[in-house]
Amino acid sequence: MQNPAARTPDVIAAIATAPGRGGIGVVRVSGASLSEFASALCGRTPQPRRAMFSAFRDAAGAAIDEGILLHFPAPASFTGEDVLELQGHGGPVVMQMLLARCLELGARLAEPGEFTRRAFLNGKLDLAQAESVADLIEASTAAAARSAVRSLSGRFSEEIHRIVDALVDLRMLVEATLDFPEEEIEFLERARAMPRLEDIRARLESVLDRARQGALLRSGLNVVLVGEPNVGKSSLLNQLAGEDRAIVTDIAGTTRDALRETIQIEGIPLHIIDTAGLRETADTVERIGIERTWREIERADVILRLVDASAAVTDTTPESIDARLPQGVERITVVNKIDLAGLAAGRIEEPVEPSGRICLQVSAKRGTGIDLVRAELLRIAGWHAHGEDVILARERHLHALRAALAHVESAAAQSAALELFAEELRLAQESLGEITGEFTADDLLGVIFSRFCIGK
Ligand SMILES: Nc1nc2c(c(=O)[nH]1)N(C=O)[C@@H](CNc1ccc(C(=O)N[C@@H](CCC(=O)O)C(=O)O)cc1)CN2
Ligand SMILES: Nc1nc2c(ncn2[C@@H]2O[C@H](COP(=O)(O)OP(=O)(O)OP(=O)(O)O)[C@@H](O)[C@H]2O)c(=O)[nH]1
Ligand SMILES: [Mg+2]
Repeated sequence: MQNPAARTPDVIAAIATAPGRGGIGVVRVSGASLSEFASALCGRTPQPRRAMFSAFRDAAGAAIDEGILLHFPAPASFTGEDVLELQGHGGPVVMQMLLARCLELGARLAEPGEFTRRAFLNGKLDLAQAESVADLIEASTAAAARSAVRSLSGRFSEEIHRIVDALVDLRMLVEATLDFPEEEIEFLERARAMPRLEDIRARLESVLDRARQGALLRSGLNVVLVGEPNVGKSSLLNQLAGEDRAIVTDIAGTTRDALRETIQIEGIPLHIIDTAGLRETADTVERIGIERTWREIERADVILRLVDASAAVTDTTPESIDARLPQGVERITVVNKIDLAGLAAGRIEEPVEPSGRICLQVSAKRGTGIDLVRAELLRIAGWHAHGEDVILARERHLHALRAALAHVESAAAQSAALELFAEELRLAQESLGEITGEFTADDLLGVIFSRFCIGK
């Protein structure tokens, strides 16, 4: 895919390293021939792809910094264009001065993701790989990072391409058969069209399953701790986090504002949210806290509903809270303070309606039964580790995979009407093409790349 603008690209520049102070900072420049740009900056022309130690000079010839200049002539660069890297000292002021000098030499400030966008438009990366660049930078666990780097190296894209190839083969076969209607059925039977379709379906299903696991790795789950004041929500957060993050006292109404702490279990990020205990109150601050609790509940993937095993009566009757909790959100009842009630840690399936709900008996203070909570969260997450096979998918990829699968399934149901059969195969192929960027609208590209950081 060749963008007309990519043939005579304007020169873009940005600070590529993170804001703040660091040992080294990098300003990256990309565009059409940059040799003159380099000699205006350094007073001499660097050899291609050779580190050159040099002063970086302002218009008057005074040194702004001294550092390493790298020139990657097109097309052998990250973007596929001429690229210059100014590797200087990593202070915010000196980086700004180097960037300003580049703008003075004719570059303009790069938009977020514009380097990677150019790499995509110049065919250096496909869309799934470009997205994995951002996912790698944003990965919040090592497992997510490993998965992103596998996509970056093209593993996900290759798998999609192989399925597309199989679809194309089958389409060619069916379309050839369309010209000989009287032989249709026998022809398809001899070509084993249906088993081949089934093979494609099974492969899509496997990719979708591993992509769902990856989506989990990428964004994690929101787990909200809910209950009356003093039942031990903050104590449980501290146990799960492994450190004293939330204030714990025996005063009901200690937690006022929702507190969010990300932990990981087997590489899955879990955003644990401790909230203000729910009760009727005249205290203005506490009431606002309770409103926030309800807002967090709306965003929950999992609700951990805490109750106090030792409490005979509570300020709010449990029913009034439970009745307001959203249906259709996973919920675990956590019976806390078993040490006071003389109960043992354990996992029980609640006999009461709604049936099958899980009840965990723990002591957040003593740390007993916390492993049960972790195991239950992992079970709810639906995590069945595929290890190296997990695909760090985005919602966009899941959507395309589901669409492709749906088309393949309707093709299977259309085997008597060959034209419809062929059409469904074509639509499946088109859906898969959206993943790698073969069929992607410009406005979607805008959305994808604008979420990158500047300099990427
Ligand atoms: N200094 C520096 N480090 C960096 C980057 C960078 O741009 N600069 N990267 C930026 O994201 C990542 C590495 N990605 C890169 C991808 C391709 C090429 C490149 O020059 N490709 C050429 C030549 C390939 C080759 O020699 O084998 C090409 O594809 O033609 C460079 C960096 C991470 N580290
Ligand atoms: N014996 C015992 N005490 C506990 C247990 N869990 C919490 N507590 C105590 O119960 C009191 C309240 O605990 P918190 O964790 O602050 O309760 P909370 O639900 O966050 O309370 P609010 O923030 O007021 O809504 C503290 O004194 C804790 O030490 C437990 O398992 N056993
Ligand atoms: Mg609390």
